[in-house]
Amino acid sequence: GFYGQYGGSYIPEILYSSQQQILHAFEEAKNDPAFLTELNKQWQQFSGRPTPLTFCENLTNHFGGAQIYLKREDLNHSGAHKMNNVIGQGLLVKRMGKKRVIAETGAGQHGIATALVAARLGLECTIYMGAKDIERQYPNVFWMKQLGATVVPVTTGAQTLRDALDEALRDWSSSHEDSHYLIGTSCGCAPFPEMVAFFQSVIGEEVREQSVAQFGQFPDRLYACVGGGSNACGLFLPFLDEKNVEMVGVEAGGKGLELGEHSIRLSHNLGQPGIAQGFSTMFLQDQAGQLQETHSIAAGLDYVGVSPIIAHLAEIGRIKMTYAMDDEVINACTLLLKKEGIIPALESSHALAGAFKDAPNLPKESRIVINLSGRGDKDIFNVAKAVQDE
Ligand SMILES: Cc1ncc(COP(=O)(O)O)c(/C=N/[C@H](C(=O)O)[C@@H](O)C(C)C)c1O
Repeated sequence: GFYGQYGGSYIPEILYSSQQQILHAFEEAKNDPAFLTELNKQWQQFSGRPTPLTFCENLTNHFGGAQIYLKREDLNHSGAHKMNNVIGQGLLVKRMGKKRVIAETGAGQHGIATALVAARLGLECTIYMGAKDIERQYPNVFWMKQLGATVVPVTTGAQTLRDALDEALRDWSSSHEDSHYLIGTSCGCAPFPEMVAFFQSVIGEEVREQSVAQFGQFPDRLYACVGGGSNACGLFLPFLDEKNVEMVGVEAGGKGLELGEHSIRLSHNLGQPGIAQGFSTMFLQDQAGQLQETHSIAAGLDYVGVSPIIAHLAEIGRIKMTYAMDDEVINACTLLLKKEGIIPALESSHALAGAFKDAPNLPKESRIVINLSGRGDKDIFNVAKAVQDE
């Protein structure tokens, strides 16, 4: 489970047997036609796949450059790409005969997706969420509780995603016999990064077919925001061998480049290699190697680590990493609203901001696909505050 120097399994001895169980269950399932049939059936009938590839004519004319397409992961059930991974891992939990799932969440999208699937599959569900995130993403929290999930507020540290992830891991250490830790992004010890990327890859597989069907060839460039890295893995990995398809990952530039003001792990050499939370990757850390606080207007990007798969692909230059500042994100969000009648999540608005910077300078005959990882309903209060502040 290594991607260049990143990845691996740095976990306490007590979790080793559960990790091996997941590893073997995943290896068997991904080669079992019956599992894949059930997975595709749930993706279609429960989540509503395939999601559309939407051409944005007004935005294309507005920028006067590349033709702009959106991959509509906002149209999944629960309103984000998180559902792709949760359905996959949920079916794996049934296959392993476990009865309970644990999850961490920041933006609440992974949390609500987990609660929805737990209800549908008859699994007990505990969600760990930073108290600060519970406040700023309360719409999702309300439904998690209505769905029967136990939402545990995390009040340690900065009370955001990293602290929730630590608490979820603590729970799993003592409940791993009957509980599965349903991680929400392509981070953590092996096989989580590969497994989450595998389930999310349905995004890029669909774009391969849709781009040829809609404009006769693969896109010239792909954009995705990068929090933990799962929606980026999902869009990018099916195109990895297509050398003419460029890939741009957009991180959260927050309020500025001082430590604590942003969540930029890979651009600008702001992150350093480190080992934490079960894996090795690029983390934001101080000189002593302590993990640092992060900031983003988008809770889903407010995370100190990043997928080892993305860290490796960025290091070898296959993915170009950039970042978008909070104010650029709000502008991109409101431009999509006004020009195309689509409400993007603040996380996805980072990918929009990154693409909108490039679009005017790209040839008119080029085509870009932006991963619209989620819808903006959860962000009502944050957007309202931001536009008032302008
Ligand atoms: C709509 C939306 N878009 C992008 C992301 C970033 O997660 P990745 O795709 O794994 O980089 C997120 C991340 N959301 C997670 C959550 O809902 O809990 C996040 O906070 C953590 C699981 C990392 C998201 O909700």
